Amino acid sequence: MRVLLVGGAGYIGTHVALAFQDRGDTVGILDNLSTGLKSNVLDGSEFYEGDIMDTQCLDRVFAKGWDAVVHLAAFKAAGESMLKPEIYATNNITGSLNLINACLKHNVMRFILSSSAAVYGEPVYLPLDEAHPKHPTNYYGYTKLAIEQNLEWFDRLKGLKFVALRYFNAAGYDVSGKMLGLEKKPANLIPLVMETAIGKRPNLLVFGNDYPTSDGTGVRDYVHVTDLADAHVSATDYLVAKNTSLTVNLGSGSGVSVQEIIDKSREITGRDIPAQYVDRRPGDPAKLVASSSLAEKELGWKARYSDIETILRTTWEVYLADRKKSVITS
Ligand SMILES: NC(=O)c1ccc[n+]([C@@H]2O[C@H](COP(=O)([O-])OP(=O)(O)OC[C@H]3O[C@@H](n4cnc5c(N)ncnc54)[C@H](O)[C@@H]3O)[C@@H](O)[C@H]2O)c1
Ligand SMILES: O=c1ccn([C@@H]2O[C@H](COP(=O)(O)OP(=O)(O)O[C@H]3O[C@H](CO)[C@@H](O)[C@H](O)[C@H]3O)[C@@H](O)[C@H]2O)c(=O)[nH]1
Repeated sequence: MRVLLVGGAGYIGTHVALAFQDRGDTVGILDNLSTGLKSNVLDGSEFYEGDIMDTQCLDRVFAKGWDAVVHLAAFKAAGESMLKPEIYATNNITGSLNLINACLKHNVMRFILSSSAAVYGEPVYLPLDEAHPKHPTNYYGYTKLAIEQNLEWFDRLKGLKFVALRYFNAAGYDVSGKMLGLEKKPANLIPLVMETAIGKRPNLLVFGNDYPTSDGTGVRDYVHVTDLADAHVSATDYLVAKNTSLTVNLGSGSGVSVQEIIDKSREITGRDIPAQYVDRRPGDPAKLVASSSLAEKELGWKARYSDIETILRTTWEVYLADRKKSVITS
C-alpha cells in the first residue's frame, strides 16, 4: 500500500511511519515542519515539504497516488488553544477541510484521523467510552470534534470512509530504542519533566493541586506512542477489509496523576525534579481515563507498552542520548 502521512515528521507521525514501513508499505510524508523535524523523516520514505493550507501543494502531492491518508497535522496544545483559538481554527479545522477536499478530488477514500480524548471535556462517568457526551472544555478539543463531525458528513454525502482515533495522552519513545520523533519544542508534561530532570529547566510548573483527584493534581491516561502507531496500521487494514467508518478511543485504561509522574520520574532518573505548584491551566479537565474496548473489538488493538514505567524509561533514554548528541533543540 501507499500511505500518505500528513504531519508525518512530528512526534507521533514518525512512529506511525516506522510501523507502516516495518510491514512493507510505502510511506509518503507531507509536513510543513512547523513543529516537526526533517531529521524525523525515515530513510526510504518520500518527503514533501508543504502545507495543508496550500491547495496547489495538496494537488501536487495527491497526484502521486495514495491508498490511504493519515492526518496527523495539527496544533495540539490544549492550553495554548484557549489563548490563540484563531490559529487552531485555521490550521486544524480549515486545514482538515482542505485535506478532505483533496481526498475527494483525487479519489482517496480512506482517511485516518488523529483525534483526541479532548473531544469529551469534563467526564460525566469514567472510564470514557465513545458514547460519552462530547462537550470539549478547550478549543483544541472542539477543533477535533468539528473535524470528526465533518468526516461523518463526508462519509454520508460522498462515501469517504474514515477511522477517527481518539488518542489519550501520547507518551514514550520507540520501544526498540531508535531515536525517533524528536520534538523542536516539547510542551507536554512528560517531556517537560524530563527537561527538568536533565537540567534544562529550573523547575516544573504543576498546573493545579486542588482538583478532585486523589492527590489534587490532574489525572491523564498515558498511552505509549508505539502502541498508538500500531493502531494506524490496524485502522488502515480495517478500512480496506470493511469499507466502513469507525471512531475509537486509544488509551491504557489507567489514570496517572501529575504528582505520580513526577515521583516516578525522580525514581527512574535518579534526579531531583523541583516542582512549583501554580494555578490550574484554563480548559484542563481534572481526569481523563479511556475505555478502549471498542478498539480491541474492532481493530484487535490492545496497549502493550503503556505502563508508566516503560513510558518514562523510554523517554528518559532518549533524553540521556540527546544529552550526548544534543539533538532535541530548545
Ligand atoms: N501528542 C498527544 O498527546 C496527542 C494526543 C491526541 C491527539 N494528538 C494529535 O496527534 C497529531 C500528532 O501529534 P504530535 O504529538 O505528533 O504533534 P507534532 O506537533 O509533533 O506533529 C504534528 C506535525 O504536523 C505538522 N503540521 C502542523 N501543521 C501543519 C500544516 N498546516 N501543514 C503541514 N504540516 C503541518 C507539524 O510540522 C508536525 O510535524 C495531532 O493532530 C495531535 O492533535 C496528539
Ligand atoms: O507544564 C505542565 C504541563 C502539563 N501539566 C499537566 O499535565 C497534564 C497533561 O498535560 P499535557 O501534557 O499538556 O496534555 P493534555 O493537555 O492532557 O493534552 C494532551 O493530551 C490530549 C489527549 O488527552 C491531546 O489531544 C493533546 O494534543 C495533548 O497535548 C495536565 O493535567 C496538565 O495540567 C502540568 O501540570 N504542567
